[in-house]
Order: sequence, then C-alpha cells, then structure tokens
Amino acid sequence: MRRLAWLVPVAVAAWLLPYGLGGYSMHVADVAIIFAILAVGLGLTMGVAGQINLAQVAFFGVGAYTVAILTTQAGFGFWSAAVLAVLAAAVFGALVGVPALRMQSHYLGIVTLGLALAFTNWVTNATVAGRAEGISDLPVPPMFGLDLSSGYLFYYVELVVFALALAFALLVTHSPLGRRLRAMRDDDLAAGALGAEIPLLRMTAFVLSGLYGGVAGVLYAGLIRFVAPESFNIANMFLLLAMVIIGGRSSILGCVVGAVALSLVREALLDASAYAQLGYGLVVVLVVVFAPQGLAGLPRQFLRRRRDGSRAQLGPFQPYEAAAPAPSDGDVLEVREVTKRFKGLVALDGVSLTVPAGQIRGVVGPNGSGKTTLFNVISGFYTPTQGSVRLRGRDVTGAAPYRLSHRGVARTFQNLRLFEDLSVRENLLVGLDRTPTTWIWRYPGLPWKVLGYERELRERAGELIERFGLAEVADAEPRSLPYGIQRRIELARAMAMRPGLLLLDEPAAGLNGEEVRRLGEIVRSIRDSGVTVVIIEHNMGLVMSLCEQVTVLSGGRVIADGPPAEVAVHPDVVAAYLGDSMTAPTAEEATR
Ligand SMILES: Nc1ncnc2c1ncn2[C@@H]1O[C@H](COP(=O)(O)OP(=O)(O)OP(=O)(O)O)[C@@H](O)[C@H]1O
Repeated sequence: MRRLAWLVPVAVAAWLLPYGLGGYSMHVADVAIIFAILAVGLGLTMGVAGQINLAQVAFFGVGAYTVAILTTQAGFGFWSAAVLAVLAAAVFGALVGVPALRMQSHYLGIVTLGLALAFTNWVTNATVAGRAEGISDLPVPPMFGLDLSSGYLFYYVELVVFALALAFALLVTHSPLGRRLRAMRDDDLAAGALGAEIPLLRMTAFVLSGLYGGVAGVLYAGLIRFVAPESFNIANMFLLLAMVIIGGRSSILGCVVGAVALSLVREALLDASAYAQLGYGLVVVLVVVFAPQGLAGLPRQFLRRRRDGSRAQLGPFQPYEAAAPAPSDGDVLEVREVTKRFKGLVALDGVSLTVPAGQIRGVVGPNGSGKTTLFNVISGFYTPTQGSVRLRGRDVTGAAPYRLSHRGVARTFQNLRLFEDLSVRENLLVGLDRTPTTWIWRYPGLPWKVLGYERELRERAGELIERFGLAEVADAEPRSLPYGIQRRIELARAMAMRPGLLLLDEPAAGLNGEEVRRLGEIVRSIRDSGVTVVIIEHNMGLVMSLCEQVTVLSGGRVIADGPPAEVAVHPDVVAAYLGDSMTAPTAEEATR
C-alpha cells in the first residue's frame, strides 16, 4: 500500500485534468482511458497469466455491440444493457479460453486471432449488427440528470470505472491468485504440483480479460454512441498489443502507461497513419529486444544487473519439532503393479511398493531405470497404463497433480523447477497457498479477506524462510543464486505445502559433501516431524545412511527391496550397477 502512495497525486491530477483541456483533447483522454482498461485486461491474460490472447479487441466489440443491439433493437435501458454486455463479454472470454485448455504459445495465438476475426466478420455481415455501416444513435447513458453526452462529464464516469478496474487488477496481481497465475506462466508443471488448478486458472485469465473488454466496450458505446466493425479490427488489436508490450506486460501499471502513451502518439500521428503502424512495429521490436519487460520492467532490469546473488550464504536449518510416533498410521503410499508404456517403450513394468508412515524410503537404480517415471505416476503427471496408486488407502490413480497436492503429496524435481520470475519468498508463498481456485469469488466479494489471507501467508513465509536459513536470499530471484541454495529453496517450497508424503527426486545432485551432510539432517528432521519421505538418489552414501528401506529399479522392474545393507549386496543389484557406468554401492557404504 505504501508503495502505491504516489498514485494519490496522479489521481488528483487526473481529476483536475478536464479543467485544462479543450473539447477535442478531452475526447482523446476519454478514448485513452478506454484503451487503458482494455490494456489492463490484456495484461492480466498475456502478462500475468502468460496466455497469448489476440481476441481482446473482440471482447471489446462484444461489449459495445451488445449495448448497441439491446438498446436500439430490444428496448433495453443503457445500464441494464451494460450489465448484460459485460456478462456477454465474460462468456465470450470463457469460450475463447477453451482452446487454452489444450494448446499454448503460438497455437493459442493463432486460434484466438481466428476467433477475433470471426467476430469482425460476423458483425460486418449480420443484419442485427448493422453490417458494415454499424449501429448509430445509441442512447446517452442516463445518470441522475447529468448530461453524459458531454465528454467532460463522461470523463468522470470513466475515471471512476477505471479506478475500480485498476484497483481490482492490482488486488488480483498482488494476492495469491495473481501469484499462482504468474507461477503458471513460469512453469505450469511445477505450479500444478504445488496445487494450482491449471485449466481453471487459464479460464479465469480469459474470463477476466473478457470482463475488462466488456467494461471498455460499454464505455465506448456510451461515449461514441456509434459502433462499426472497423473499431474492433485487427489493426486495433495490434495497437493494443503494442501498448501492453511497450508499457510492460507483466506490470498492470505498465500497461496503463503504455496505453496512455500510445493513445497520445496515435493522435499525434493521425495525419501519417500509414507510417504510424510501421512506427509501432519498430518500437515494439526495439522494446522486445532491449527491454523485454517493457518500460515498467526497466528499473528491475538495471537492479538485477547490480544485484549478484552468487555469493549469498545459507543460514543454518532450524529443525522441526519432532512429532510423537503413531504406530497405527499404516501405509501412506501403495503402488500396485504399475506399468507405464510410452508407445513401444516400457518405462515401468509391474512395479509395486508400499511405504509405511514415517519411513524414509530410497529408490535407486541405474540411469533410465524408471525412477522419475515412478514419481511422475505417484504425483499425477502420468496416468499409469496399468496398475494403481493408493494414498492412505484411497485410490488416486490418474488424479491430477493439483488434486494430489491437496491430498498432501509434495515433490521436488530432478532439474530444479523454481519459478524464475518470482522471488524466493514468492516461490514459498505459492507453496503455502492451499486455497482452491474456486475461491476467486472472494476477490470481488470479500477483498479484505483476500488481503487478510495474504498477510497470514506472508507471516508463515517469514517463518519458513527462517527455518530453512533463507533470510539472506528471500527477495532474490532464484536464477541468481548458487545451485545448493536453489535446491534448499525447492525443498522449503515443497515443505510449505505441509505435506504428508514428500517425494525428493535426486535432491543431492550438484551438492558438495558438506551440503549433502546437511541435506541428510534436514530430511531426517522432516521425517521426524511426521512426514513420510521417498527419495530418488544416486549418492549411495546418502541413501545408505538415510533410508530405512531401499527399492532398486532396473529396466522398469523392482529387482530388490529391503534394508540398505541387504540390498547393496544383492546379486541382481550388483549386476545391474555393473552393467551401468555407475559404481555399485560397496558393502562398506552399505553398513556406514
Ligand atoms: N515422457 C516420456 N516419453 C517417452 N519416454 C519417456 C518419457 N519419460 C521417460 N521416458 C523414458 O522412460 C525411461 C525411464 O526414464 P526415467 O526418467 O524414469 O529414468 P530414471 O531412472 O529416472 O533415470 P535418471 O536416473 O537418468 O533420471 C527412459 O528410457 C526414458 O527415456
């Protein structure tokens, strides 16, 4: 809130603006606000959620045309038509979002562009939409006797709507929902494993864009009182895109700055509009190359160059309080006869294993033996071809990662999957947030509860940072940090979920001897706090000293299962390891 204090003088200046402007300049300001609302909506889908959306101008059109059709042809009053128009644009947003459930990146761009073109074609040809001539003579929006046909008075209506739209977008981006959207943009697999409901989140992003498009469309219909296809064409979509890219797509305020700046430039270049498009294109290319985060990202870009986290140090880990052992806890994980085929390749072949509560179970095997595939099946990334997975006796075979995460399964990844554009603290906050995505209704309904929940999460993140010795790096970006610290962050992020079952995929990879020793202590403390741990590891010293039981995979089959000392000298295990470039665990290592 304190960081937003500078908004106060800006708001005062915006309020006083009409006193210094002539009629035409006032009209330019009115249009700029409409573009700013559109840009904020586009920033939410493209920048925050990372979903390519070239249909924003169609959402805008749906809003404006719905008002035009309902008021001129169905006898609706302006404001009742406005409510329906915003709803219609949100529904259209949801429809455009459906392809995002199946495809991403440029494919999604092409599909959304196609849907936007389909809308323009429809309004150009449909009689109800007035064909190419459009619809004119829309009513002036009534408001307590004020004459809103005046651009001056309409400006204040727009300003209030814009302030609300901006406040809502800032609430979304600076709260658990926005963080999840950004986590999804950075790495949707890792976000899913942390409990983010990816399909619903993608839909949410498009519906939000639809809402903003609808609101902008209503204001446009009220201001211009005439709609025609050319206002919602592809040229305007690219102008909007340029606003968001130049301003800074992941910053909501950047989108506003981009929208206002380009609206003014567009006005200045009205006489040279043929060259203007070329100019926008050139500026966009320059921004993408030299300032990928747009104008709003420039300060951060310079700060990042100066901030070097490579010498950062980890603090000591503060052990968890030991939980009293509960012998009746039974089995936490039961994998039964799981087979996983990838076309011709059998990665897992009838694998079974049972992990009792409170155990640290090792899973070892030569490269390509199926260890990570087993984790991917347990954590919901892969559905097994055959067999089942049970968590505390409940069948969870094929359940989505976010569902398993909510059932207490946490995991780390062999190739670290930290959210690179989020700070270390934010990475932990994503793990700490356990709310279902359906909580979204709280954002418009009970925003103060959202802020209260965010404060609570931040307090808990502070505790976690202290426990895992991450205070020195809490506000750094993960990519700037040494590998050992990144591994610790990933472990802390998994523990943020307060899991019952923790799956660690090669947590010692890339760590030095001292770091491996500390890792062993941390994992033991985690287990003592009541968490069951399954660990894939190539570091045999760690496996032998840490695990109570070890399962050995080779060629997708379990070839041995038992206490480490027994397994290490099992003839099949020795043979499997000798067949691999790795050295077999020695009996000495086994008993260490
Ligand atoms: N998505 C996939 N598509 C096709 N093949 C796959 C896929 N995932 C894994 N495999 C194959 O399944 C086999 C087992 O791979 P997996 O990554 O589970 O082995 P691993 O024991 O974890 O190996 P490493 O120790 O090298 O990590 C390999 O032959 C691998 O190429």
